[in-house]
Amino acid sequence: MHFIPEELDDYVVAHSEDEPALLRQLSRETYQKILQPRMLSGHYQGRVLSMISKLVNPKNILEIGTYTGYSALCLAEGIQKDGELHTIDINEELVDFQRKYFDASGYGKQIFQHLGDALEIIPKLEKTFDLIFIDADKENYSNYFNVIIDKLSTGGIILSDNVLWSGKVLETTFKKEDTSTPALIEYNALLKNDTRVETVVLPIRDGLTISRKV
Ligand SMILES: C[S@@+](CC[C@H](N)C(=O)[O-])C[C@H]1O[C@@H](n2cnc3c(N)ncnc32)[C@H](O)[C@@H]1O
Repeated sequence: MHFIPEELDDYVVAHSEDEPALLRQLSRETYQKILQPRMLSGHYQGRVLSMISKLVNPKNILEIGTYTGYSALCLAEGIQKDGELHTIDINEELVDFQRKYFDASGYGKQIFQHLGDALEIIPKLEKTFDLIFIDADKENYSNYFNVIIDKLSTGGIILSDNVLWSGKVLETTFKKEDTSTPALIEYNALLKNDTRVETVVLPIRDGLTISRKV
């Protein structure tokens, strides 16, 4: 879904940073070989993630939902030299694909892959994070917030993807099988009302929220 006219959207992309060659290759291989390639962050959102990470200059980064590793590599661009990026995904078929690109990127030694359910893995990570990207199953966004908030440093940032869900967050009735839309509506309200964070929703791609821990 385009939140601004497609022509203007193209202009925005054309006047933003180019996509690095390795990420272009990763994206191409994802579209050729992996199911649901539209899940990948992509050129423009990737440059936004990279820019935010460079502004934050985090020591430790946590990502929930690695997929093929595109957003992890964008976030890694801002990490401190001795920092670590921990990224979690439940799909074991993606692990080798991710590692190939992590190692090719120069950030390989700083990136730690975790395989399994994020809600089980996060409590075992004994770290404080300065930047957290939530981009996994929408039904658990509120649960992810509740398990990560005490692991986020003061002044640290949570980025949450797909918070506008193609505009469906405006709906008031849902199909029985649609569990994502009500979960995202609940999550957006949680971020707005929780006094531990200040939050701004950006209408980028499918909606990207920035929340800063006060
Ligand atoms: C939208 S994709 C992530 C895209 C990636 N962040 C990017 O921008 O390239 C969501 C990922 O979350 C993973 N996922 C879904 N449920 C999960 C869970 N409970 N724990 C960990 N990962 C999960 C899926 O396997 C999928 O790879």
